[in-house]
Amino acid sequence: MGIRLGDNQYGKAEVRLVHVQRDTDVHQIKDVNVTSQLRGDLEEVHTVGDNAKCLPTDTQKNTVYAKAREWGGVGAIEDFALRLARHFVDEHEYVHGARQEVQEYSWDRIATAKGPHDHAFSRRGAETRTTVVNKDGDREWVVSGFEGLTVLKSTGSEFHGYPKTRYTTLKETEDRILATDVTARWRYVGTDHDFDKSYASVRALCLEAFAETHSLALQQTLYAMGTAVLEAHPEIAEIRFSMPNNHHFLVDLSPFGLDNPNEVFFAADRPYGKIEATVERDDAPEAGDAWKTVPGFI
Ligand SMILES: O=c1[nH]c(=O)c2[nH]c(=O)[nH]c2[nH]1
Repeated sequence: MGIRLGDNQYGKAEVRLVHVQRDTDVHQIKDVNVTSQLRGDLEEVHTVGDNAKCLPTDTQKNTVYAKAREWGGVGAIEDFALRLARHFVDEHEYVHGARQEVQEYSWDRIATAKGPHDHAFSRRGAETRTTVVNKDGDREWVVSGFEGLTVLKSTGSEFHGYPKTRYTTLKETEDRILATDVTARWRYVGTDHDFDKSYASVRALCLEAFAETHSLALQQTLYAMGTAVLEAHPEIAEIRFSMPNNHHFLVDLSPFGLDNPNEVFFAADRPYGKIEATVERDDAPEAGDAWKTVPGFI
């Protein structure tokens, strides 16, 4: 019985790349997910483990990041995919074919009172508005909120001054990407409100505070968002947030002879920081059963 290798391809899946174009104060961001796969002289790597014609998947990943820098950005994802495919096939004689899949996540500039923000963005898509109403006898509570409001600042965020232990490796930074998916839930005082109006305003205030706060910690940004909401909304007693710190790591391009002036980032999906807090009025009426059964964070 003869056995042979059939069709095959290999590469690095889901290379998460965020490119920040920052040649002016008005930044442009491009957020993509690249899956690179190659075909070629791959008989021996499968049959005898000879890697002489196996361009490592790690190299394919590095190429994606390096090319984003060398080419001054990503551009149209079709052009990026075509250029990557041509690079892999044209520059390596043992690579005969390439499949480059690119998904792009779309971001809008956050609208502030002063107009579209220079470097703060919100992601189009997956947000949901929520409410949990509890009634016990005559008492009623309304807790409303939203989930999945994904926002990103390409500058205006620092993190330093934290304690260092022998396990600390994190570098202090005065310019990093700050990105999170905001889950917020707020407790209304009473039940007779224009809920649509409150929701729209709370959402806008959270976006504005995220954009306008020069952040020294995500915790500070969270608190600024809550403060803005409580100052403008006497009908809200407290607001609770759960916000992941969606880390974006600067890619070290120096092995390829390239600098990286805060332009090319690896967007990690896990682990992530998880920042949670309640911002409340000190004279708020007691919560009673408002939070009972509300799926939970602090
Ligand atoms: O805004 C931040 N808050 C933290 O508590 C923290 N911890 C960390 O490693 N990075 C950050 N960033």
